[in-house]
Amino acid sequence: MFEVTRYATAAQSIVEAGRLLYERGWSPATSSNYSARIDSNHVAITVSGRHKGQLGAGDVMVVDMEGLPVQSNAKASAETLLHTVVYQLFPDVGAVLHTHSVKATVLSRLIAPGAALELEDYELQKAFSGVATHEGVVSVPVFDNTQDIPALAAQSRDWFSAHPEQPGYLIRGHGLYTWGATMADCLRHIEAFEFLFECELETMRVRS
Ligand SMILES: CSC[C@@H](O)[C@@H](O)C(=O)COP(=O)(O)O
Ligand SMILES: [Zn+2]
Repeated sequence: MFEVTRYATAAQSIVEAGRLLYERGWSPATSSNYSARIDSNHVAITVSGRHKGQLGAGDVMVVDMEGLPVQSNAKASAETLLHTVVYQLFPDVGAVLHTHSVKATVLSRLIAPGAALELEDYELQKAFSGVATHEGVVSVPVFDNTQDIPALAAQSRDWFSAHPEQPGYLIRGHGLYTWGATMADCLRHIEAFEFLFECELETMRVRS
């Protein structure tokens, strides 16, 4: 079983993240889901369908690493498996955030099928944990959207097993997934991605 105080801390970090991400316009209309690790077997995650700008403690529940509810009759996020795959792959990850910003959604539709978004020569790449210079490439795969979440979870597991250093992915016409050692790291990653997505879109606009 999990420690209640650890659950409360994780749930509070999710509630606060929701307020921030909704205010920035990155989690509109009940979209998005957020999670935080409690321990090696348990994750706190948003209940499905809740308004992410108005989360309270009752809107966060516990699942195990298979995505199954623990001590709850609520329905966990429809995309729970996309979170648990990340925690299973990376024991150091403490938080996973999924958002639905306009820029992530539009940019994901402009990347050719099968291609990844390659972010390079941006100083802000250093906002990603483990990146020390603008001189590398941050590769963001764009997976096709699907309602088959187990299939998407398997696809993300395969890609990130081969590319463990990359910080997130896009789902076409849908949104962004990213993670970090702490909720603060994860929020910084969302903010960095949003800045970089805007740069990419603006570059395309100026060039067209
Ligand atoms: C409001 S449509 C968005 C959903 O289909 C889904 O993509 C999403 O992000 C939220 O699903 P949820 O089940 O609330 O975690
Ligand atoms: Zn979504």
